[in-house]
Order: sequence, then structure tokens, then C-alpha cells
Amino acid sequence: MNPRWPRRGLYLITPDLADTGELLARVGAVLADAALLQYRNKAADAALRREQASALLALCRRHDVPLIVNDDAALAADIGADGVHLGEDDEDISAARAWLGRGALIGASCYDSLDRARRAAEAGADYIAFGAFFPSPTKPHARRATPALLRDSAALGRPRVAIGGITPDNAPLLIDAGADLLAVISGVFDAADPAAAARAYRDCFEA
Ligand SMILES: Cc1ncc(COP(=O)(O)OP(=O)(O)O)c(N)n1
Ligand SMILES: Cc1ncsc1CCOP(=O)(O)O
Ligand SMILES: [Mg+2]
Repeated sequence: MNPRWPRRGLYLITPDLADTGELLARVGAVLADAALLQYRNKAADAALRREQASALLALCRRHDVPLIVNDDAALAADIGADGVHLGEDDEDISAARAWLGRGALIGASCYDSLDRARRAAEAGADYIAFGAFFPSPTKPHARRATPALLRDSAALGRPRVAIGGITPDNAPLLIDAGADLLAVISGVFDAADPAAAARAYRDCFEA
């Protein structure tokens, strides 16, 4: 992975919000404690996604936090974002690399599969993501993974991202198993005090 990308910490993912002003305000309140931000909105049309991704990129630049776009390498390339996250229903890593170039950060969902992680690493993924590790309020039917997968994938030599139902309470278990980045939506954005929640995840890496 390009040394310019963060290798540890809170990987914040946006909730589906239709109001761009509200999205910016809620992300702006917690971005100081994030290592990476992913723009993910499964409910927006192409025009709104473009508007929101562009606005978040300006915010991220002010905080010096890289912006990853979920699902859509063309949008990431178009607005000059730092990378893309791809899952099994999205385009493949080589097509995204062609859109974004060598310096971009490309992440791959590997769910509960070490074999998929191996193939993603060989195809040039900069990080491999596993999960859901716990029941996810955002994606209740997500496939489940176990912490052993984090240990078993260490030899692939890519930063390992954990996702799915992660809270400041269960985060240490995943970090102990080898997670480098913790990808979180509801644990921050549905918290009573989102800024305090974001700080609590960050503190888990410093404990
Ligand atoms: C960091 C991270 N890990 C996993 C996912 C899930 O990607 P995918 O399986 O493509 O599902 P959607 O997010 O597109 O619903 C992710 N977005 N980010
Ligand atoms: C996109 C995705 N993929 C697996 S779980 C998940 C959602 C994570 O959100 P939360 O942190 O609210 O469980
Ligand atoms: Mg996807």
C-alpha cells in the first residue's frame, strides 16, 4: 500500500442521508478522529451521490483525511477522491485500477473468505476487509466472519479492515486479532454523542 495511506485507526463510513448539509455537519463533527472516510449512500441517485461525494472531498481535504468512494470507481476518479471500496457486486479491482491509477487506494470486501482475500491481494487490493463480525444495525443480513480470519490473513501482507456491528466495547477483541482499521457506521453516527464515540474507537488503538 502507498505509504501515504493510514494503516491503523477508525475507518468511518457515512450513513445514508439525503440532506447534504446534514451529512457534512454530522461527518464534520467526528472527522478529527478518523483515519479514513468512506462515502457510502445506497439510497441516493447518481446526481446526489456526486454532489455529496464532492462536498465530502472538500471537507476531507481540510482535515487531511483520505476519502474513499463506495462501489463507484468512475465517480471516485471524476471528483479526484483517493480511492474506491469494491464488493462482490461491484466492478473488479483491475478495472478500478485502470480508472484510478497506481497511487489510488483500492479496498476489497472479502466477507468470511480467506481465499477471496488472497485473490484480492493478488489482484492489487490495498486493503482487505472482513465481516460482519457482529450483528450490524446498518446491514442486518450481512454474512458473518470470525476473528480467526483476521489472524489467518496476516500473512497476506495487506492492512486488514474489520466491519459490522463494531462498538468501542467489542473493538479491542478485533484489534487483538489483527484488525488494522475498524470500519464503523452506526457505532459513531447513531451514538448519543458521536464525537465521544469516535474518540473512544481511536483510543482503542492507543491502549
Ligand atoms: C470497509 C468496507 N468493508 C466492507 C464493505 C461492504 O462492501 P459491499 O460488500 O460491496 O457492500 P456495500 O457496502 O456496497 O453494501 C464496505 N462498504 N466497506
Ligand atoms: C457495509 C457493511 N458490510 C458489512 S456490515 C456493513 C455495515 C456496517 O455498519 P455498522 O457499523 O452500522 O454495523
Ligand atoms: Mg459494494
